[in-house]
Amino acid sequence: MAPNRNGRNGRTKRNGPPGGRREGTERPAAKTAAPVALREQVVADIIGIGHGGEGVGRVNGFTLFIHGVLPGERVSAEVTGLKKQYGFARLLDVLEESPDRLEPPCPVFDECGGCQLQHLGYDAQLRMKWKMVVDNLERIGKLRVIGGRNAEGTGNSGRLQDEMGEEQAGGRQDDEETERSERRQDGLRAEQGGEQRDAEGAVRFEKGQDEPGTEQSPGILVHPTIGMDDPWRYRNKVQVPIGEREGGLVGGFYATGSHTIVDSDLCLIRTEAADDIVSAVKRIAHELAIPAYEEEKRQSGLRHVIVKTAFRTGEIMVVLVTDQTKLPHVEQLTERIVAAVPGITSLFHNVNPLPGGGTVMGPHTLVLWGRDRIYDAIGDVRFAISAHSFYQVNPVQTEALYGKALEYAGLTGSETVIDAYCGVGTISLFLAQRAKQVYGVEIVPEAIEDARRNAELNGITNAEFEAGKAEEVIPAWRERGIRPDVIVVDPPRSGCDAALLDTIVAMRPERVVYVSCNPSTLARDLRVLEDGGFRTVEVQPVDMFPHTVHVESVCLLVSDGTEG
Ligand SMILES: C[S@@+](CC[C@H](N)C(=O)[O-])C[C@H]1O[C@@H](n2cnc3c(N)ncnc32)[C@H](O)[C@@H]1O
Repeated sequence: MAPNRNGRNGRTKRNGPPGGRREGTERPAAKTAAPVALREQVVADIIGIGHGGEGVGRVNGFTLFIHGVLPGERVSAEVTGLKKQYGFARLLDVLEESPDRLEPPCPVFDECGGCQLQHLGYDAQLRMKWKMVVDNLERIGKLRVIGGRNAEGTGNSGRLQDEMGEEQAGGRQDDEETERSERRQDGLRAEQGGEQRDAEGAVRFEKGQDEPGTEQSPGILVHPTIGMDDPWRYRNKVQVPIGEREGGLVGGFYATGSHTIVDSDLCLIRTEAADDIVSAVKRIAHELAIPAYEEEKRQSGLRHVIVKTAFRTGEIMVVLVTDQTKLPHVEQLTERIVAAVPGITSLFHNVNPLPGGGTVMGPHTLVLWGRDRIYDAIGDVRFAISAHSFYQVNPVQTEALYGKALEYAGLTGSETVIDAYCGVGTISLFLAQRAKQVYGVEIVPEAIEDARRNAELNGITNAEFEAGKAEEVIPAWRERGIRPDVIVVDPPRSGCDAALLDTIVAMRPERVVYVSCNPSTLARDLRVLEDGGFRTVEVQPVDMFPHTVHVESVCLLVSDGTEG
């Protein structure tokens, strides 16, 4: 019997990958000098984890990417694809199991693309994320991490990277390119040596290294990843695609790398209320003969169910997304959903006529029942959340992240702060309580409207917001004579625009606080700022998305005191 993604024959069910995992995908053979052949069964030692959660295996020095395996394991696998310097294999059996391996609690973990790491113990996940951050700082940022490993052992990785990829780690990329580049770099991170923390998780200082901040060698302190006490049911927002199978409606995350819905009424990273709501909507829509949207069949209907829950106030918003303005049986549908969802505050209908799965929501939204927004709070700041508002998905960890950003900003009440990439003003408003003046810039005009409304809601008058590109608006502010003491950046995965980094260097604030959801672009940008006269002092990884491979970091840089 073929093992499942948990690596254990038959212990959890495998429904076969509809749209499937990469391990099962046949890949065309490339001209190769590989010491393995296509379809060969090999024994691989797993030395790391890639950004998609797949294991990085070694067979006679050759790298194979294998899903469902963990560092430290020895596995047998079948080679399914070969490139010049690396390949892909499908797990057959785990021969030597990692002590961190767990039975994933989710019944559809094996097929679902929502989580990648449920088979890895939570403490080990946090250590792995810490290591991802350290590896990137050292390898891409060429930064000296105290307690992290030095750059030896990366030579091999560098060679692999060159042969794997067109993009270099240091290159500037858009989000999609960043994803591709990360895929190619996976082997690199994983090849780097062992853990650098002691049993308590504290950063260990290696012989010959100095403690942080000493005159001889100020290195970067990378703190242990801040994890959750209870890393389940943490998402306050889910967008569940709806489909049709054998006459019934199905809903769940997509399978990895596909648009095949993995139907499930239980998802351990969303709230129990969201579980109940998605099940209720599927049932009620089916009873009313409302079909799911099926693009290939040109069938109109329900596309997505979105559930947003305000953890602090308990308010709940439900959005039904369809492709057409007319929602069949709208009155009965509304009545039944409102009756079935205890605590519901708002029910919306959103129309997204665009084909393809690129965007979930369309521009037009109608209130079917209740208020047009729900309210939540982060720290002392209240936020109004509309159907379209962006809002952080893990509110518990957001408090930890913003708390650290506030600490790194070192505000006393007299500072001018710029918040680049400010979204709906969450960080800006958090900081405004302790600063003289905050300026926020964000590319999405609707988010800026939300930011202004949120400032008003909280009676905050020392925060000003402008819609536009950070790399264009901030230089204009400079022209206007705005001199920030602190600049906070929280860019998308592709990192900061080069022109913005140049402006930061020229403006030379005392401190830069960099919030990042992508350690490789963080490391690239830190190198630019270091070369421009800033010193990276410390980095705090925060686990915003337990059981996935994502890691957020907040980082403090200080000016070295020279002119920009
Ligand atoms: C990671 S989010 C951060 C949002 C916000 N700081 C928060 O914590 O909620 C990145 C934000 O940058 C915005 N963005 C992307 N490119 C931008 C640019 N060139 N200039 C300004 N904002 C941009 C996105 O719309 C998004 O809101």
